[in-house]
Amino acid sequence: MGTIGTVQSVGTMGVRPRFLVVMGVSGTGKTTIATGLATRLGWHFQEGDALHPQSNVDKMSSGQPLTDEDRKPWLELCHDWLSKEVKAGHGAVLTCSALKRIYREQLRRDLPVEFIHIRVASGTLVDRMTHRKGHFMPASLLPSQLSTFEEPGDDEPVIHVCGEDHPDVVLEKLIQQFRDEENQKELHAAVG
Ligand SMILES: Nc1ncnc2c1ncn2[C@@H]1O[C@H](COP(=O)(O)OP(=O)(O)O)[C@@H](O)[C@H]1O
Ligand SMILES: O=C(O)[C@H](O)[C@@H](O)[C@H](O)[C@H](O)COP(=O)(O)O
Repeated sequence: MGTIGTVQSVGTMGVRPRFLVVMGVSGTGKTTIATGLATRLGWHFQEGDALHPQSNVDKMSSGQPLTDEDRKPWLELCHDWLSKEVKAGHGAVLTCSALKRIYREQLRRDLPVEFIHIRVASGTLVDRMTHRKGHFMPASLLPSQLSTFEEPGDDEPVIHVCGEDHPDVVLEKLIQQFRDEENQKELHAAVG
């Protein structure tokens, strides 16, 4: 499991270590899916919200959206965490809204990072954010989250999942996809 020298061995549940950012606007289920993946695969987990400077948390708590400038140092801390995990060679999962392409470019700069994008209808998001307890993010910021969001392009390393499904279903599908990719790679290697 993990790394043997610089060679990455097949790890927990037949899945090689990957370095994932679970992304999407507030309320899509990033924390739910990322913790589920980290638990099932034995990978490291970091909650991106915990890396925000207090000034960002205060701003969002008071109902004001963040600007590019506000997000820059936060994204750099997220990148630092990913960089450390890539060096360690252990599978790792970070939650981060990663709303714009430039943010995603900053996150994966020089790193083999992939994104898991959770898609959820806006009506569901309102419901989830209104009912979620003990979180600083107000539902009133949802419109700005949705208008800031840039859908990842086909040229970005992204897997889209349906966040309307039960989390167990999303996790099963993702882990199966990872396994299928491993099998495909092994088949190609065997065929030459
Ligand atoms: N697939 C899902 N189906 C139903 N409820 C969900 C699902 N994923 C998350 N939730 C619920 O929605 C709320 C937001 O989820 P959370 O994981 O905190 O999202 P995010 O980290 O993207 O803000 C939480 O109350 C969570 O329990
Ligand atoms: O870039 C941003 O505007 C924030 O990161 C935002 O997208 C994020 O959603 C909040 O930090 C709330 O946290 P949750 O996404 O966990 O609700």
